[in-house]
Amino acid sequence: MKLRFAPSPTGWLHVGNARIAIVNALLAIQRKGQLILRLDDTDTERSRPEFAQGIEDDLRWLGISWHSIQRQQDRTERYALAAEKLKKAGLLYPCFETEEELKFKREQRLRQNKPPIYDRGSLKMTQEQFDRAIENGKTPHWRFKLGQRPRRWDDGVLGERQVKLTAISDPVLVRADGSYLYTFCSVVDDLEMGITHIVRGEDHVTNTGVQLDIYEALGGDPERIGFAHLPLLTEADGGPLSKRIGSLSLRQMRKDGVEPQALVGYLAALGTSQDPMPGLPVDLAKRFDILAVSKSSARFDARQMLMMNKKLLHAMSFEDARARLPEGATPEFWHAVRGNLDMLAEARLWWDVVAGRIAPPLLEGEGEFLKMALATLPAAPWDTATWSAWTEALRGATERKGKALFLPLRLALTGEEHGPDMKELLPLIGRERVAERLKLAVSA
Ligand SMILES: Nc1ncnc2c1ncn2[C@@H]1O[C@H](COP(=O)(O)OP(=O)(O)OP(=O)(O)O)[C@@H](O)[C@H]1O
Repeated sequence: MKLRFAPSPTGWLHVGNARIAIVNALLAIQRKGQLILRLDDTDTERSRPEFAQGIEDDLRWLGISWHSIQRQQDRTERYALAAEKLKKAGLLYPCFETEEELKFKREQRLRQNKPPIYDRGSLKMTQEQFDRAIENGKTPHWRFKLGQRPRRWDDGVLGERQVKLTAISDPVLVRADGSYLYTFCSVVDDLEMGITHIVRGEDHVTNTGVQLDIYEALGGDPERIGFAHLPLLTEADGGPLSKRIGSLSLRQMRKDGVEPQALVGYLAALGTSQDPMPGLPVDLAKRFDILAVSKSSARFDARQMLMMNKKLLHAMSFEDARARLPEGATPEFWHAVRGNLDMLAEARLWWDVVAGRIAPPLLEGEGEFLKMALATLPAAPWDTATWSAWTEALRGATERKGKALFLPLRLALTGEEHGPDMKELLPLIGRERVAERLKLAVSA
């Protein structure tokens, strides 16, 4: 099995692209196949080297590796040879219509209640007319002559599919400036690279019909290539995702501190009835089943993904977290805070609570209570039993209980209403800091 993931380096990868990359990677691992990373960078105006680098970095972050990397810009000679082959077979024909002429023709056909597809006017040109156009300084663009038969395939996700080629304009494969269009390069690459399975988004279904025709014209056997088109992923509100407008980018998630295992686990299970399980592709390949992926479109629910992230952090060992924790963080600190984190980066806030500064809260009317708290503060050394000993003593002295007893203390000591268990935090903050914060709260 030989697969490819073929993004255009025109922006930062988003979660929709990631789903496709992950499914390709899962299949490659599962079937001991090869995955090729192919940068579809024929759009020279929009493609940028930093986006190409970003794609590699994001994929690595997701735990995806590839057998080789290819860039379409390096392969123009191959496309030129393939175009010659099609010209010789009479399947790639020159056209001279300008944009305005084509627009006019489309409008005319619409007025006549005909589908607004290209009328193959140029196909009727004689050699003499062609020579004259060239003499007059015109440069042709080249269209592929689509066949009459509908193209059918058994899609790995969508089931039986067909594209009626007679309802589509003959596609331009070579522009007047000699550059090649993505549709064409894609087929030449798939054929020459021996791709056996194409797994991509549903936005390519019509392309598939056209590409199968070109594939065959170039000598490929359409029976030897399989397709699976996954429904497009949308934003939570159903809005479309696009690299060009920077939607839900992996880069941002990486910066925000999302764990790749949470994102991969969430995307690998999306649209299936399986319970998501966190992990990288190599961990999840065994349980993945492409036939279980639903045909209906799926929404990216950040809350569900974050729930996975949270679960993952709660179970993460200190050793695994260590490199990304603030300098000086100890296993006791990690065990105290990990259950309260949505993202690992938030550990920094709790590190400030135990080892740095907090913004002192205003605790109106709590002066007397906090003075008493200071007076009953147990002597060092402190451990996880200190909190209950202290609050027991305070309860006796003030007759407060429940929230009235605990909340002012939590606020004065952490600056937050909620957070990790105080019994764990207290010894980490330490007697000196606790006393200092209580004094500050009393005088505020
Ligand atoms: N919303 C989406 N959901 C699932 N797959 C998608 C989505 N958008 C793109 N893909 C797939 O991602 C792969 C890479 O495609 P491509 O680089 O063209 O992405 P794109 O987001 O459509 O880019 P652009 O916004 O630059 O057109 C293709 O297989 C494509 O089908």
